Amino acid sequence: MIEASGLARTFTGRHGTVEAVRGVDLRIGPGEIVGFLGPNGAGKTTTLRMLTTLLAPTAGSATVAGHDLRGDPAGVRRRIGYVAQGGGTDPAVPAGEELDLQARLYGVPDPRERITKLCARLELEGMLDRPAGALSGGQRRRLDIALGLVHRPPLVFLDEPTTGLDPQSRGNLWEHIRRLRGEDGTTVFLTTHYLDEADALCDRIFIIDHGRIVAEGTPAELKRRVAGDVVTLDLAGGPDGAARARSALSGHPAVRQATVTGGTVRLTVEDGDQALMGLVRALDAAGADLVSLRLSRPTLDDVFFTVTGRSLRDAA
Ligand SMILES: Nc1ncnc2c1ncn2[C@@H]1O[C@H](COP(=O)(O)OP(=O)(O)OP(=O)(O)O)[C@@H](O)[C@H]1O
Repeated sequence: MIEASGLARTFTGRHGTVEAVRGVDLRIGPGEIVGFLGPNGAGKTTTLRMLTTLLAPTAGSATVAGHDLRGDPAGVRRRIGYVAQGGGTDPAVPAGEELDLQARLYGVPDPRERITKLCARLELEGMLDRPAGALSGGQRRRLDIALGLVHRPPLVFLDEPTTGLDPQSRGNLWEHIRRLRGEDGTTVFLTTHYLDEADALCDRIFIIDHGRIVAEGTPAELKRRVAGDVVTLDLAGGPDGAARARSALSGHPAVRQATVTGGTVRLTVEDGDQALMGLVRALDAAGADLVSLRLSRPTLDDVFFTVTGRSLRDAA
């Protein structure tokens, strides 16, 4: 559904040159929900705008929904839906009118039937007479998505679909996105800087940082392949105690990475369950004063930390 090779975009302005996207390769199959995850300024929106023909790449090539991005941008546009950050609805215009206009713009053959079905699917029945500005945040996002889907595109791009929504509306929107894929087989490409969103919703994730893809896989694969398990140790004696513990453990065969923050050591280890006793013995032998110890399965934040050396929350 998407095949991109070396896609890149450089911006040149008065303040110099910004390499926003530095060569992105993507292969995305039909019916996948794919998340493009990264901190602010990583290049997510720029990639999305290239894939949706809104911005010309400075290098690379791509086929999107069966059409060549550079050779046939109109063909790409007919076959995709695009829901921009914050949407594009006029707050004064009734939701039904927006949908009707969009359907006519795309020459949808059965506009009324299509709109009725979409509204049922996205729980927008009874909202069509209301101006978009009078809808709740969640309803408005669902209207934006309905607008992006009116012409039955097999591929839809959602730019940060849940930014600004409360936790309940976010969860509700995830349900709707899953259902769209389930019922219509729509391929969904979304950007997010929420790790939990990517984890809960996406079949596959690309992590982008400084314009490059730094990791790719299913959430489970990424957590397994990149991060191992996480062991967190709190030590008496503050940073000095933690530094001593780290040097006692850094040569241990199971330890892949060890970082100190204050009096805490964060270890990435292979097979945490198995390694734990050995780690405690090594700490004992070094005379480290252990206060507490936690073993956890990695989160996507741990993955991001492992591949970039910093936390996604700090980076954002
Ligand atoms: N039109 C532009 N002119 C100059 N620089 C730009 C332009 N658009 C984006 N950039 C720069 O390119 C980089 C990538 O921006 P982009 O908007 O793609 O990031 P992002 O990952 O979508 O971030 P966010 O999560 O904040 O939306 C940033 O450094 C940004 O400042």
